[in-house]
Amino acid sequence: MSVTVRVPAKVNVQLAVGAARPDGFHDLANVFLAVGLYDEVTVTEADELRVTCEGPDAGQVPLDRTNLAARAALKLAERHGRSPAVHIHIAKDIPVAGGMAGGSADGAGALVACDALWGTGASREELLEICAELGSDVPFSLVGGAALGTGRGERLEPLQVGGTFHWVFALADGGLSTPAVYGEFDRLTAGGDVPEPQASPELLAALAKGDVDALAATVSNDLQPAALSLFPSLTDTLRAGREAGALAALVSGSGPTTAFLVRDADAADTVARALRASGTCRAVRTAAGPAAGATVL
Ligand SMILES: C[C@](O)(CO)[C@H](O)COP(=O)(O)OP(=O)(O)OC[C@H]1O[C@@H](n2ccc(N)nc2=O)[C@H](O)[C@@H]1O
Ligand SMILES: Nc1ncnc2c1ncn2[C@@H]1O[C@H](COP(=O)(O)OP(=O)(O)OP(=O)(O)O)[C@@H](O)[C@H]1O
Repeated sequence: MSVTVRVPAKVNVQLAVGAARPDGFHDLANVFLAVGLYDEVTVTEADELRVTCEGPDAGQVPLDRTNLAARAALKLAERHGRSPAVHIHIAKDIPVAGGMAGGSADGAGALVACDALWGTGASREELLEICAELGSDVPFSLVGGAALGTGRGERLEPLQVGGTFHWVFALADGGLSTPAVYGEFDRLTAGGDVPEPQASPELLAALAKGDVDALAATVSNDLQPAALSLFPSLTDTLRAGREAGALAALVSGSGPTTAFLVRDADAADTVARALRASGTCRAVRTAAGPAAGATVL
């Protein structure tokens, strides 16, 4: 028997970052939007725990027990006193190390899939608790839609979204390490006053109304200066997207994927074509959000 779970990527429409905490993490006001780019995680009974992966970025995905999907299976098995012997196959479409929570998606997907395969019957609360242990972005991969993440991003409050938002994503050549980008944020803000992170009321209203112009005027990412400092050529990609007519252009999460908010699906095609022609990125994808969270197929 097998179970397959589909899990979306995310874009951060607002990422407000506070000062580093004593534990090294940063308090956030993290407005997540799930978008329709998906990984599919399939789990099948097996003699031992193993992970395989297919897709254009598969070569960059660890297949040992450091894989977030394997860690999810191990945590669930341990809590329920059972063997973690399962074959986890990841069909990966979310860019790796791109700031779109691809590894987090696989962690949430494997958790939901193993819960279904093993008949564990874990409550939503327990699944969310395991997700938070796996990583700050993992709970959101489970719930999808749109949500405000506080704490280190793991405490979620669902948000209403009054329409569909269309996006273009430009994938960069190479990745950025999330800890390195937060470290660069610390370096760039050292000695200054880092305010408490707050969600923007105007941005939340724009999401609730489905107002793309208002959302474009309010999107923000406090990690963007750090990502650009470590990956300066992203400035050229952002400029190419803006010149092609994107309503807003920003680094997605910790980068180096860049995200472009556009008016509709036709505009997405136009901006995607211009970005491909610009020679400033490795590949270009379009997707709309909000998208559903981890879903058993
Ligand atoms: C950049 C974002 O993707 C925005 O959604 C997230 O904040 C990162 O979430 P993630 O990849 O799930 O991160 P985690 O696996 O929890 O943490 C990886 C590393 O990122 C840094 N980190 C992460 C989250 C946070 N609120 N503050 C941090 O400083 C820490 O150095 C941590 O060791
Ligand atoms: N299932 C997985 N898929 C991809 N990477 C994984 C996975 N499990 C662990 N990793 C490791 O995590 C690193 C970050 O990959 P990931 O694709 O999650 O980055 P990201 O999308 O930038 O994350 P985030 O947006 O949550 O900060 C990879 O370089 C890889 O070593």
